Amino acid sequence: MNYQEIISQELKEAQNVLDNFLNDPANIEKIESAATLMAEAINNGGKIISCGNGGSHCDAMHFAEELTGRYRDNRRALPAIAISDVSHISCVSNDFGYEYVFSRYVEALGQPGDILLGLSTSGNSANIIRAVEAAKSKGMKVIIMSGKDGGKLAGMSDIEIRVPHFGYADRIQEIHIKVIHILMLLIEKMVIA
Ligand SMILES: O=C(CO)[C@@H](O)[C@H](O)[C@H](O)[C@H](O)COP(=O)(O)O
Ligand SMILES: [Zn+2]
Repeated sequence: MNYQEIISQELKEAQNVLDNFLNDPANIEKIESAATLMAEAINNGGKIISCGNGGSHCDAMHFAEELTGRYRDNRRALPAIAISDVSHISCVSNDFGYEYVFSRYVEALGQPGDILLGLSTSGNSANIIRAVEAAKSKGMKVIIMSGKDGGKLAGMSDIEIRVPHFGYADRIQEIHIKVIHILMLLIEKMVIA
């Protein structure tokens, strides 16, 4: 296969994954519910803590910066933080284990009424599972973005937005970032200015 065929095939696969996701009306409802939950938390004085590994770590940061910074237009700063402090991550992974890097942070900063947004394409990352458990014990609501069959995270959250693609993680992440941008658009409409 030549390079141009590879490019076309990659774009077609991405299009198919998006079509499959779009064609399940439950996904549209879940995105609306997730935006509503997040906006309510912010309107009640809460914040959103996001986390993920690898590319999903970047997505967690992308989500948080568009709330604290800006998305399309100027508006007030909104409270969100991605768990990305390298000194915290190096300490906790060194002293307790990598599976505690997110849960320890949730234990430190999570408050009742806050929301945890966890991203895992496999649904099986132990540190996200621990973070969900910590968030629940803190009285937080949990929103998960996952893929495949949802993995071990299936059924653990208040809302799970799942991309049922069983190939590589990148195709799942591509839908996650689209969902993140739609959440941003909706949250901006729902929060008190
Ligand atoms: O970005 C990619 C692949 O597209 C990778 O860095 C990927 O995020 C990493 O392998 C992660 O560790 C996978 O974790 P998860 O999505 O299964 O929770
Ligand atoms: Zn963006």
